[in-house]
Amino acid sequence: MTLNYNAIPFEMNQYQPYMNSNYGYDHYQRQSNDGIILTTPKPDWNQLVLSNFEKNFYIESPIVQHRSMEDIQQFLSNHQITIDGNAPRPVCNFNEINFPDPVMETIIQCGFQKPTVIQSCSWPILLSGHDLIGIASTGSGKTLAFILPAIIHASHQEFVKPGDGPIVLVMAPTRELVQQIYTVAHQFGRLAQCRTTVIFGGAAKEPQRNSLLAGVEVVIGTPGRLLDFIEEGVLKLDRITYLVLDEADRMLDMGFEPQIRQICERIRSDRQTSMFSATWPKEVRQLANKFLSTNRIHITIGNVSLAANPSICQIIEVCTESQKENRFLQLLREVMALRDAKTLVFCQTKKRVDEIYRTTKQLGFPVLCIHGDKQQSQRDFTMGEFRRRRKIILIATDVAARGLDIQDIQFVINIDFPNQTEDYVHRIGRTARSTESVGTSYTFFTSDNAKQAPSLVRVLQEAGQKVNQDLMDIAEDQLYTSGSKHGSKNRIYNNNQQRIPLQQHQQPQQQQQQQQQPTNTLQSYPIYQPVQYIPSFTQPVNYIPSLIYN
Ligand SMILES: Nc1ncnc2c1ncn2[C@@H]1O[C@H](COP(=O)(O)OP(=O)(O)OP(=O)(O)O)[C@@H](O)[C@H]1O
Repeated sequence: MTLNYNAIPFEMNQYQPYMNSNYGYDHYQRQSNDGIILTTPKPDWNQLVLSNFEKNFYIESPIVQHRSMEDIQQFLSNHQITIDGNAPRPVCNFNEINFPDPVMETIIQCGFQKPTVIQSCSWPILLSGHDLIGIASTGSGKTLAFILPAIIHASHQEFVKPGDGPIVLVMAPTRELVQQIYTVAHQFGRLAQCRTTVIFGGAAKEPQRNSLLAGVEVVIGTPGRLLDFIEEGVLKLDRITYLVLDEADRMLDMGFEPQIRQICERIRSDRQTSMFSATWPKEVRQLANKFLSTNRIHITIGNVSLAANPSICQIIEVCTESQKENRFLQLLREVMALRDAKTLVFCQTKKRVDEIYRTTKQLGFPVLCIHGDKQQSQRDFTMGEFRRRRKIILIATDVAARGLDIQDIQFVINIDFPNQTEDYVHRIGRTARSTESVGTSYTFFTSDNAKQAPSLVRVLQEAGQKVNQDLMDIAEDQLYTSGSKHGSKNRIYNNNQQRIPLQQHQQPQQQQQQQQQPTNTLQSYPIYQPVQYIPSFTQPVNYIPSLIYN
């Protein structure tokens, strides 16, 4: 294939709103080449004769073919699956998808019993070559949802020779996340003769460059470093036919859209593209139009609006800024004394992370900290220490909010509420990672966060959590105020023009669920008495031990 490139100037300015997004003063590893404009020209696709490639490998199993429509409808409704587009039927078991033996063997080794819901729906869609947007809650197995079809896709293409570009490209927002995706891709790909490499900033370029030059089928990377290698001519995009944007909304909101756009423009347009996330804010929905084909399929598992993993007990404490530190330290003592539980603590700024780290360290807590100013080697070391439980408290900015899969995090504490409720959903999603596990999140909420109160209340309600009255009051005030300022569209009124409290908007089923649940407010807790309660933690309980609610 000969590429005839025509340069088209890239306009940065129209993307400024995303560059200025308010993501917590720690824009992850915003790379030095932030805003780089590739000199490698964009191909003129009309002038190119592209080689054919195969993207439909799906043969529907007879079991799936013979499944009744009633059963399928039941499956969709049981799991609150919304499918927009003409999708093949979901699969319910691994034997219905016909993965190659090495992949199946690895699945068995992992001890997985059946596909998660997002996997059930995504695999037939991706294996039959469709573009896909997959939205499912944190910890729902989205990585394997796109990686296994990626491996199948790559292994059906012509072998990658030294100097060739890869067949699969996965982009994700953080260095830690790409390393994690790489581990999964490598684990499943290596037995299927599918070579994988990971490309991210902050690490030495040479080994990454060498791995690209040697030829690999699958590349996983952060947009900035990928762009560097494209500019150097080391990463060639002409063979890429399977593209994944993981945590796509975050990448776009972090200001990576220019980088993603430049990369996407240089990949053949008949490629297969998918985007995955647990959240899909409306600000970025339209941007999907740029990257995916018009006949893409869109799947949402769970509520179509912002939805948290329902296996997490979410506790919100409304307090003042000055109360936070003491309340946090008290809480940390309780958590540590009770269960020696692995705990992830989020702060909004790097400075705050450093302060909280110093304080907690001085007090003798087993703490680590991570944020975007730390050297990558330090960040990797910290994550390793935390994963291996050398120290069980990690204080972090949002650098640790997305995608990280650490099985035994039991608690997430938000000292500061994030600027966007989507981030809250991702942060708390670091707990309750596997199908059967549960977790608890504690969040301090101040009047400065009032804007987020209505969306937070909805997240709590949709996850079947009871909302404490202080938060509800702030949310109602907020809706009332924004309604007065911006016309009536945000107001919640009944037919007689009386304000309706937020909770009356719930579905009856949710209201019923919530009546059975106690109020989630730390302020309503009894004085903590660890000795008396220790035995109850060994009991399998729903969410967190009932003592907390007594
Ligand atoms: N079919 C399965 N059965 C049981 N566990 C699974 C299955 N598939 C994946 N898992 C496990 O579930 C955990 C969460 O998966 P993963 O990290 O892909 O979640 P995610 O949906 O990407 O979450 P996030 O939105 O937070 O990134 C992982 O530890 C993974 O090994």
